[in-house]
Amino acid sequence: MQNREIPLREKSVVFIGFMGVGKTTIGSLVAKKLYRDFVDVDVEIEKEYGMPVTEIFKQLGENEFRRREKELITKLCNQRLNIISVGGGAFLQKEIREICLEKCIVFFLDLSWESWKDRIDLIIDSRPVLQNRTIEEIEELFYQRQEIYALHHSRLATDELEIEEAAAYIVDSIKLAWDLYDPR
Ligand SMILES: Nc1ncnc2c1ncn2[C@@H]1O[C@H](COP(=O)(O)OP(=O)(O)O)[C@@H](O)[C@H]1O
Ligand SMILES: O=C(O)C1=C[C@@H](OP(=O)(O)O)[C@@H](O)[C@H](O)C1
Ligand SMILES: [Mg+2]
Repeated sequence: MQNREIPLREKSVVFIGFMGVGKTTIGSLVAKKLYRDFVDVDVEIEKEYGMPVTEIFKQLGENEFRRREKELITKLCNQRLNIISVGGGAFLQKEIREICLEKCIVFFLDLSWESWKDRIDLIIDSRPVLQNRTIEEIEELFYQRQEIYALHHSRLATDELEIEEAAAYIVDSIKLAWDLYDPR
């Protein structure tokens, strides 16, 4: 039977983690450093519908967003060489978790709740899931979600890291994995 497994060096890299941890920012920098295409799933969905995620949630509903998110991630995971940032809720869907873990290198960006709280003003207006929730409710969601992010191949604690430092660390770690497990 033909071996259909994607060679490690060609696998796409997927960034996961809670809203605001830096998946989009750090992911796009990693893509630049590796000379690969960067795909942010939220941005793709926004382009398709011609409106921001907050409006998609309002006008079409979260279910429609989740349906399209799953379709798009499935398509991207079946390609090679992409650097992909998925939304923080994507891993709630079992099919998405499974295909990402099977076909890609999944990187969890791990920020503590203490550090996350300092970033809330930067993201609150553009994240519909955070709106109309108290800080206690957001904290509960943050910890609930950590369970699903525990499914990953590699993790980086980013509390003490600038964006550039985090991206450099991830690139080094990916290159090390290539050399160790897929030597040329
Ligand atoms: N390591 C970091 N240090 C400081 N600020 C960061 C860091 N990573 C991301 N940010 C900032 O946090 C905000 C959310 O980042 P973003 O990449 O949109 O997160 P996500 O895609 O995970 O929701 C942005 O304003 C970004 O500049
Ligand atoms: O966690 C979530 O449920 C969501 C996270 C967002 O992406 P970021 O994680 O990039 O903020 C975006 O997909 C949407 O607002 C829903
Ligand atoms: Mg993002």
